[in-house]
Order: sequence, then C-alpha cells, then structure tokens
Amino acid sequence: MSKSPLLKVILLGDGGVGKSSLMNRYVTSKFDSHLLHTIGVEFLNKELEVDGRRVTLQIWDTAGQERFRSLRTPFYRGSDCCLLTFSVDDGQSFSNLSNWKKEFAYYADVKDPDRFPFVVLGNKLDVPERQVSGEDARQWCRENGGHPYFETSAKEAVRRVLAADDGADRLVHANTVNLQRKSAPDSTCC
Ligand SMILES: Nc1nc2c(ncn2[C@@H]2O[C@H](COP(=O)(O)OP(=O)(O)OP(=O)(O)O)[C@@H](O)[C@H]2O)c(=O)[nH]1
Ligand SMILES: [Mg+2]
Repeated sequence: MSKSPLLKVILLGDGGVGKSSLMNRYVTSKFDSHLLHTIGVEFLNKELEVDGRRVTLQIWDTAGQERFRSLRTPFYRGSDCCLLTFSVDDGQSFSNLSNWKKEFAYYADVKDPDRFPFVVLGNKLDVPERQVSGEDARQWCRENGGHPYFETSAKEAVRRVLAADDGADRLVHANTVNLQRKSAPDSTCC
C-alpha cells in the first residue's frame, strides 16, 4: 500500500494564546493551566481519514514569544496550512494576526498569501472577559483573504470530554478541521 500523504500544519500566534494547549487537547484529554511557554518548535503526527483518504497530519507547534523568533521561522517552509491563533480575551494577540501572516508568508516563501490556506482560530472562548468579538474576527478574515474562522477553547473542550467520559481511561477522538471548507461564519470548533 502506498504511504499516506503528509500534510504539514503549523500553529502560529502570540505567546500564551493557547497553541500548545490546543495541540495537547488534540492528542489527549489533558489541559494544563500552568503550561510553560514553548521554546522553538515541537511537532506530532496524527493519522486521519479525510473523505475516505488516509492522510498524516503533521502539526507543528511554535513558540510565540518574540525572543524565539529565530528559532521558529526556519520551520515555516513546506507548510500546507497555517493556523493563525489569537485569544479572544487578548486584543493585542488579535491585532498581531497581520504580523503573523506576514512573518509566515516571508519565511515560508509564500508568493500569494491571500491564496494560501490560512485558518484563523480564536481561542479561550470560555473566558468571560472577552476583548475580541466574533464579528470583529470574521470581518478581519473577510478583509484579509476570506480565511475560515473557528472559535475554540482548549479548556472547555477538555472539560466536556471529561464530563462525557464514563471514567474509562481512553484517548480523545478529536474533531477534524475540514481544510477544504471555504468559510464558516458561525462555526465553533472545540
Ligand atoms: N481559560 C483558558 N485558558 C487557556 C486555554 N488555552 C490555553 N490556556 C492557558 O493559557 C496559557 C498559555 O497556553 P499555552 O498553550 O502554553 O500558549 P502558547 O500559545 O502555546 O504559548 P507559547 O508557547 O509561549 O507560544 C496556559 O496557562 C493555558 O493553560 C483556553 O482555551 N481557556
Ligand atoms: Mg506553546
């Protein structure tokens, strides 16, 4: 049998917006409220079936803090999809999306960023003090290339999984993001 195609997906966004938490949530049901900042990059592979075809999703989690810039940028090349992540309780992380997009396009050598499959994630939906509305985020996506937008909560997702769990020690079967989908104005994806 032929090897399943590899899809490289990279998570970018300010330090602390929850990139590592989202990646951890995708693999196990763990949520750590005292997670340490990532240094450099980490990745994991996940086998998926999309429309009847097996693919290997290779998720790259990067360090968002400015001081780690030179450690993360060499890993942008060859990405098939870029997840631009901000936190809905942090307006600055939302304002920085344009910078993340530019940084990615430059180091990944993307010729036409508006045609590249970026997906925008607004994380920490569970936090009550929201600074960025869903409408603001959707507007940014519309004006910057029509990127799909999903609201997420690494924390709430894990809570729900644990609540639904009957106590068996099992792995989470995470939702998959449909990269073909053009826009999803009201979608939430935990
Ligand atoms: N309330 C809440 N807290 C979250 C959520 N996701 C992450 N956090 C918390 O936010 C903090 C930062 O999360 P990380 O996943 O380390 O953030 P990061 O984007 O990987 O940060 P860097 O590695 O520095 O780039 C941690 O204390 C997490 O527990 C969420 O959905 N809700
Ligand atoms: Mg991290």
